[in-house]
Amino acid sequence: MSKEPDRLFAQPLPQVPDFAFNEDVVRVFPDMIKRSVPGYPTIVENLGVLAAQFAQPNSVLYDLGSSLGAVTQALRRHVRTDGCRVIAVDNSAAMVERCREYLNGQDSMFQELLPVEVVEGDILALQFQPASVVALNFTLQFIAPEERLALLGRICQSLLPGGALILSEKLRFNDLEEHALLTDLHIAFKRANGYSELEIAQKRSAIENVMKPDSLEEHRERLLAAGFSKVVPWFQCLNFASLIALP
Ligand SMILES: C[S@@+](CC[C@H](N)C(=O)[O-])C[C@H]1O[C@@H](n2cnc3c(N)ncnc32)[C@H](O)[C@@H]1O
Ligand SMILES: O=C(O)C(=O)C[C@]1(C(=O)O)C=C[C@@H](O)C=C1
Repeated sequence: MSKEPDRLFAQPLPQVPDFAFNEDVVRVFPDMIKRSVPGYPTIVENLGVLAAQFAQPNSVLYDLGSSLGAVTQALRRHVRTDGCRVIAVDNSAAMVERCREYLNGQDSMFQELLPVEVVEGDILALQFQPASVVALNFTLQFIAPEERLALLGRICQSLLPGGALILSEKLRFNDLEEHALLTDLHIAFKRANGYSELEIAQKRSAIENVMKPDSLEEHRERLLAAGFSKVVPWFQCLNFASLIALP
């Protein structure tokens, strides 16, 4: 994995462009996401532990919006169920290329790993195969809000009995005081991880048009409307959370 530090927003930019998962972001992504998302390493590792409980023999495990494959690698560390394979999907060519390099490196060292197919494509256009685990780890927030319900409906339809969707997202809060407090604490988290006020402000304007977080209540209602029978939050750190949704 690249160890390059994230300094993408360290210098004043005349105009801050909309955030995109391009080559520049790919180079610093492991550092960026760890220093920006409270609880990210815990979520990723335990996503593997949870997935091992839901994985069904001879089924597909999806990593949707896989970026550099952190979730895929956690699935490989924890899932031991016979005949499972991972399909990792991302629509950023730069992410997919680097993800394939990392995974090919692993494949050449370890023979017992779950097979992985990395697909460059739009998850909104995916024909889902019967799956036991679907991970959307900080991906749904980048999908246009009007597309989210239909996508979750297709995921629910594809899930096998005993399977699960694991959905991690940044949250917004309907209570304005709660929203302001957790936003301030998230900024303090970024500051403590070495980001300057300028970096924090420029990153915020870069993501505000492309990343639209929902509240926990909106997630729960939409998941139920999409056909899921049960929604169980299993992790929250500040304004970032992860949920299990059962078909
Ligand atoms: C915040 S990153 C996900 C992080 C990753 N899951 C992890 O845990 O390290 C969001 C990813 O979703 C991808 N993405 C956004 N919209 C997508 C779409 N419609 N289809 C496929 N991938 C998409 C982006 O290219 C990006 O790599
Ligand atoms: O909320 C923020 O400030 C973030 O930087 C969040 C977030 C995310 O949740 O995906 C946004 C973009 C980067 O991929 C890493 C982190």
